[in-house]
Amino acid sequence: MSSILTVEGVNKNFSGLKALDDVNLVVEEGSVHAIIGPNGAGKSTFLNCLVGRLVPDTGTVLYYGNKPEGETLFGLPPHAINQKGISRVFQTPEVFEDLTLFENAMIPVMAHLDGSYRFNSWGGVLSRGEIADAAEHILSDVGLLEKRNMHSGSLSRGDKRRLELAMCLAQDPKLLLLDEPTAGMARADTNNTIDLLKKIGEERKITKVIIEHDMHVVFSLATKVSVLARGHIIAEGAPQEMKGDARVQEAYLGGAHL
Ligand SMILES: Nc1ncnc2c1ncn2[C@@H]1O[C@H](COP(=O)(O)OP(=O)(O)OP(=O)(O)O)[C@@H](O)[C@H]1O
Repeated sequence: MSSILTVEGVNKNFSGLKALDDVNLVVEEGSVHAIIGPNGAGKSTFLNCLVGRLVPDTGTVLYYGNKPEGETLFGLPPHAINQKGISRVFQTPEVFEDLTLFENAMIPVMAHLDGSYRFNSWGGVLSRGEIADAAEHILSDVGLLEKRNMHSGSLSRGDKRRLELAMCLAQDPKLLLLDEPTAGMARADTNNTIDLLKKIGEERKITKVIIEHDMHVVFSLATKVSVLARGHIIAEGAPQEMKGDARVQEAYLGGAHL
């Protein structure tokens, strides 16, 4: 398998605190790569470095989604990274609460047409009808079509996350970064989200990086697991290997069994 993302020697300090300490990671194309670790391990800092929200002190990230020789992501603003085919689903869903689900879904469809987030890009490759069809299609994919005319502010947290996922999928990403996709969900919603992510994985070839605390989600979805502790990757491998790894149990749960 080839790499879609190669991270080398990434460091990030906050006033002397080493949030990321020489992080090296290879994300293989087509994989579901989980990054786990205890609170404060540096998972969000790492994700923020990948999407341009934070600038690392040192290190490189090469993205191979568009060019066989790879291209660096560091120094690019978040929207430029997004336009390269990298989408992120946030821990707290980021949707336009005053707009309907349908309007929310149309925004990324239009943005995908001309690479911008302007509302007035009707004159792109698709007609208005085709944009509406694409928005409905993506809502249907995540099981939200029936709620298309509701305001997204009135949705449950689980449905907001589905909507945000739909908005990411509408951009046809090559790499999807999921920041705790089931945080705060009841078990039934968590299982629905697992099923949805599996379904999406079967239908579309999207590489996924998942940051997740819930081991049920990790072991249901991941093909590879990297364990971050105190800003450093301390172990990585297949989920079953990581489950029994003493270093992981010690770092992640203070010795408890995963
Ligand atoms: N903007 C910041 N300024 C100062 N310190 C920060 C900042 N962001 C994160 N940190 C610190 O960096 C370390 C790593 O934090 P980070 O949020 O990346 O961990 P995490 O693994 O995502 O934790 P959690 O699982 O609790 O979300 C922590 O000690 C945190 O307090």
